[in-house]
Amino acid sequence: MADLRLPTNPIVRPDKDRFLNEENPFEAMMSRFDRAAELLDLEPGIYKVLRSPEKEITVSIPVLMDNGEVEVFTGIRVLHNTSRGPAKGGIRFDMNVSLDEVKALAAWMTWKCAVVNIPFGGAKGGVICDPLKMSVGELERVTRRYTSGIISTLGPDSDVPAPDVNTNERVMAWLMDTYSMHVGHTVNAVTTGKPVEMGGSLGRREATGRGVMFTATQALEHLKMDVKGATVAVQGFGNVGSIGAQLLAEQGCKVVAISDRTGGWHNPKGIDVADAIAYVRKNKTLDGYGKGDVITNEQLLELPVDVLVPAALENVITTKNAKNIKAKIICEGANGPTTAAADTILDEKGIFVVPDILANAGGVTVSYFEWVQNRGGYYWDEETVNDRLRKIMVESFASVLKISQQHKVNMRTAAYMVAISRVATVHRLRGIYA
Ligand SMILES: NC(=O)C1=CN([C@@H]2O[C@H](COP(=O)(O)OP(=O)(O)OC[C@H]3O[C@@H](n4cnc5c(N)ncnc54)[C@H](O)[C@@H]3O)[C@@H](O)[C@H]2O)C=CC1
Ligand SMILES: O=C(O)CCC(=O)C(=O)O
Repeated sequence: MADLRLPTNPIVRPDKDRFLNEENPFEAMMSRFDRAAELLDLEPGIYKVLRSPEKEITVSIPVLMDNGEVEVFTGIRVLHNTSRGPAKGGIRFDMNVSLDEVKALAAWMTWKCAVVNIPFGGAKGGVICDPLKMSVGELERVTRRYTSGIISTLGPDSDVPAPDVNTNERVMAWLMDTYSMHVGHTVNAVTTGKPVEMGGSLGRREATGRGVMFTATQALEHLKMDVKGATVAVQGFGNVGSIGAQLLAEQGCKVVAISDRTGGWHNPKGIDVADAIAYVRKNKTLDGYGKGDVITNEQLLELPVDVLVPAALENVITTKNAKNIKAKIICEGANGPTTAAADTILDEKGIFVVPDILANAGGVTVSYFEWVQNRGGYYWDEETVNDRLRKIMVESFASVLKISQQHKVNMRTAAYMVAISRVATVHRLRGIYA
């Protein structure tokens, strides 16, 4: 393929600088974008447009805490690209939230929505806070004030949030209520991942884990490995990790290790995932679970398993540990669990990676179904949701695999190529680049 025509006034840093900060998620996203853009011979104009987020909002969130003192939190919302439709992407509450992280996560949403070909652009939001140390009342006040702070971007036609790390259906209900109060009437399509009672879709809670299950089983079948009895290790036991583990176990896989922020458990005979979920429901974390040997999160990543599912946070597979990874397949439930520099090491080891923008796209796909149901005012049964999700995930896996084989690139580069070419096509058609 021809070389990328570099922009005359490049924002891009040359490749030699690319990994100066391996753990900067925005750089990780950009280096994958650059590689795919080069292979696609992307025009300089569109290349420049797609490198820059459309909008970055930072707000101060003053909140009266239960102890009578005022705390001021920082909230961020970034819209990366809206050429294909309203911006879509979750909101996380976490102490590690930063502008660079949210920018990367927003761009990943653009690519993710394009990989599964749903009519959304990409966004992400976050509030720098520790929700585990906050009361329900404090969380509600943070959510409502954050929503008010970013109200100008929100709307069913402009920017539609969803849950992410440490946020859930209840947070989405507060967000939807705050937005509705601002506009003077109920607008349930302003967010997805809501409680089912107020317009949430059946199957949304399970959708990301279900997508992980579909793509992991597609990968096993592609590599001619048996799904039944395939060994699985899952890092992160929240929405994505616990449900992904449960659904893989239901397919006959043997989940041999699980973990959360408190550490992990390893049992070569297999972990009863439903039992572990019940334990976490009661005790909040896996701390003290006890059914297996204690392992660290780092040890879990290096277990000799068929499928490794990182489903917690970014940057857990890096140049420091990639050479020790023994899994045959990595199915990325989390966003950005592998650094860009580690990709090369995994490739050299012949590990088949189902990249985040494909593997965890089940969540946003059912968010799209939820938005469609809210706007149509007609609700689908769970079987319909799950069937439509399966069709999209299986077809998306196949189209990424096809590009990977045609261009002799790994699945991650192929997924970026599929996504970038879809977004670029819309830019060309709309004439933004003209
Ligand atoms: N919830 C969703 O629908 C989607 C989530 N994702 C991504 O999946 C990942 C997990 O998200 P959720 O399951 O929604 O979050 P969650 O808040 O429900 O669960 C996060 C889990 O990760 C664990 N964790 C936190 N820090 C950890 C650490 N340092 N080491 C090991 N485990 C740690 C927590 O204890 C918890 O078990 C994130 O990267 C998120 O962006 C991606 C697509 C959709
Ligand atoms: O469901 C959504 O709209 C987005 C979920 C999300 O934040 C993600 O896929 O990373």
